[in-house]
Amino acid sequence: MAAFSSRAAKSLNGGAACRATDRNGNFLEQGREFEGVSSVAPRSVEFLKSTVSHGSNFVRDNVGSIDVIVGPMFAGKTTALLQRVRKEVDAGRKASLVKSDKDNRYAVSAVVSHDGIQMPCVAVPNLAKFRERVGEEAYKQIEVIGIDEAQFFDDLLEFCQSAADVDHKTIIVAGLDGDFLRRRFGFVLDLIPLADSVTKLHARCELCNQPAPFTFRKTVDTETEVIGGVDVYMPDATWDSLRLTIETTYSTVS
Ligand SMILES: Nc1ncnc2c1ncn2[C@@H]1O[C@H](COP(=O)(O)OP(=O)(O)O)[C@@H](O)[C@H]1O
Ligand SMILES: Cc1cn([C@H]2C[C@H](O)[C@@H](COP(=O)(O)O)O2)c(=O)[nH]c1=O
Repeated sequence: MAAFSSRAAKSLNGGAACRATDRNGNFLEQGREFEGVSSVAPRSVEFLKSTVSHGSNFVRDNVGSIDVIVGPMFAGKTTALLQRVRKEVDAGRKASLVKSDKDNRYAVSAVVSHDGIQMPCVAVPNLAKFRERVGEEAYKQIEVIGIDEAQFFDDLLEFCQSAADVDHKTIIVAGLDGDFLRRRFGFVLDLIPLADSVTKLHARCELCNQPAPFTFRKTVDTETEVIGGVDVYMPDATWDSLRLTIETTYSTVS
């Protein structure tokens, strides 16, 4: 069914509700399908023309956005997040960083990459607390919010949706898509249908030097959340080494 997201609709119509049109600009009946690629509505074309190419992203005026950066540990998610936030600040936008207070390996009030690059942040148990902590007035002024360790936030979805769609902020999210058993981790994957862009980064496998999309846990801990760095984890290129660990760890399971 032809449909526009509320954000796209706002961008087309200056905030008013928007209906899809056919190739002649006539409003479509609800439930009528687009016939194919060639039947792109003129107003959709206008919308596409009104977007501004910005690297690999499209940046729209006066609407919020959600960009998601995922990958295993050591893939450069935090580095990419910090670079993106720095770019926004350099462009004159007011930005703020937030991370989960569960992970304070390198610093309590800074987002720090494995290479030591860092920027100050607010560390909170959930994202509602971020808003509370910075205060409503300051929150209103913030245009860009960078979220690190997103897998640890239970209210990730509600916060991002509201901040982007209602408050029109630019949200950049970095987090693990999967845990050490390649299971979905927290609510990061649930953001994908809401996201303007999704980037999966790879680390470098320490065993075979190939691009590594997964994270290998070197200890026998079985709970999902175990805070750690190179002492506990390493990037993993193949499911084979993970399978080996599982067989060793869960050897009681036949
Ligand atoms: N096996 C590895 N593969 C890739 N990068 C690694 C590895 N081990 C350490 N690093 C370092 O980690 C950096 C990425 O750190 P960071 O941005 O904090 O990653 P992430 O947030 O994805 O865990 C790389 O630039 C690299 O210097
Ligand atoms: C795979 C995996 C990771 N964690 C923890 C370990 C670290 O504290 C963070 C990830 O940090 P990074 O910035 O991505 O390097 O998450 C976990 O708790 N459970 C896991 O399965």
